[in-house]
Amino acid sequence: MLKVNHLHFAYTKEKPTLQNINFEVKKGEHVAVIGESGCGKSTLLHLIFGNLDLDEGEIFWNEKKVLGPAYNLIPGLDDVKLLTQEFDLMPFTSVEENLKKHLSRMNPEENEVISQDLLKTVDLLELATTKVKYLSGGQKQRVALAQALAKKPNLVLLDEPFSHIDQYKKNQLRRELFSYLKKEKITCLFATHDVKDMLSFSDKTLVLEKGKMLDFRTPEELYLQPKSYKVASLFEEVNLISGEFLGGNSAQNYVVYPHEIELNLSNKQWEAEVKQSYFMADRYLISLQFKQQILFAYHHSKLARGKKVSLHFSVANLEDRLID
Ligand SMILES: Nc1ncnc2c1ncn2[C@@H]1O[C@H](COP(=O)(O)OP(=O)(O)OP(=O)(O)O)[C@@H](O)[C@H]1O
Repeated sequence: MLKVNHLHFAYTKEKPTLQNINFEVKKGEHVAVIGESGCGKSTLLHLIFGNLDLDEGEIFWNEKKVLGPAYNLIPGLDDVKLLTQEFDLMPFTSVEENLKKHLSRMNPEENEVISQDLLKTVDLLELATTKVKYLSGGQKQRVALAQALAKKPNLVLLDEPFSHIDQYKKNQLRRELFSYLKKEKITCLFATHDVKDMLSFSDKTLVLEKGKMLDFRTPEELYLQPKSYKVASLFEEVNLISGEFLGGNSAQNYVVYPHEIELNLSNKQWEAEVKQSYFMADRYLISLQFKQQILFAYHHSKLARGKKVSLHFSVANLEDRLID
């Protein structure tokens, strides 16, 4: 189990980088760390690895206290691997050799099995004998991912592991990688900007904002019962609507997702005016002027700018969407 207790850290005295971070991750769980650029995701992973010294608080990995460079000459724990955004690869040797460098020399037959399994996971079997210098950025990132897993760590810390990987490859790679980690019961924390990484592949998600913890729950809980507008807006364009229009408390505001606003072209209960239609492949995202605010709703077809529509709000559990 990973335990992070009351963690505080600052690079400079003027500005705290991370403040009062508390969370626990059980063996084999996958946790996404999400938040805007500069919110402290990479710093948190480096602190957990032991690359930096905490100002306050403690980190425990399986009851062992993680010590920073002030107390530990060689940072890092034996069974923990950190994959940073810079890949440490040998350009003049092959993909396979880069990987085998990280495996023990004692057991060549077992190494062969592990190496093939990992190359399959990151879809590099075809490039196994290619020198790394001939690979694209995304291919190099996949070699680095395989390397990080070579020694079967118990905890992997992945800093934006798909940042160089194109959308086509990313979907398959995510499925393969996270199912490999589950199969091997490897605990994983991964920093990401991409909500799709967190939706389907995290057991829990840690949301950071300007170095503070906004939330730490399952993606379903974050989506269905968001505690703040900020957390709800991680997922998509979201609306904050007064209870006056929803049958709720008129002094309160509620989160309403675009698919929960039906556009009716005849009934005129809550009238709004179409501002713009955005093509979204299987539907259109429609921006609307409603009273003094802009709302977002989905519709199956494009609507002309200036068209008057009426809104029907259909939120299943309004109380779950109440925002303080
Ligand atoms: N070595 C450093 N010295 C001083 N400040 C730093 C250092 N590294 C990062 N910072 C600052 O700390 C804050 C957090 O940076 P960090 O890289 O952890 O954020 P992040 O959420 O990972 O960002 P990104 O998503 O862009 O990678 C930022 O304001 C950054 O400028």
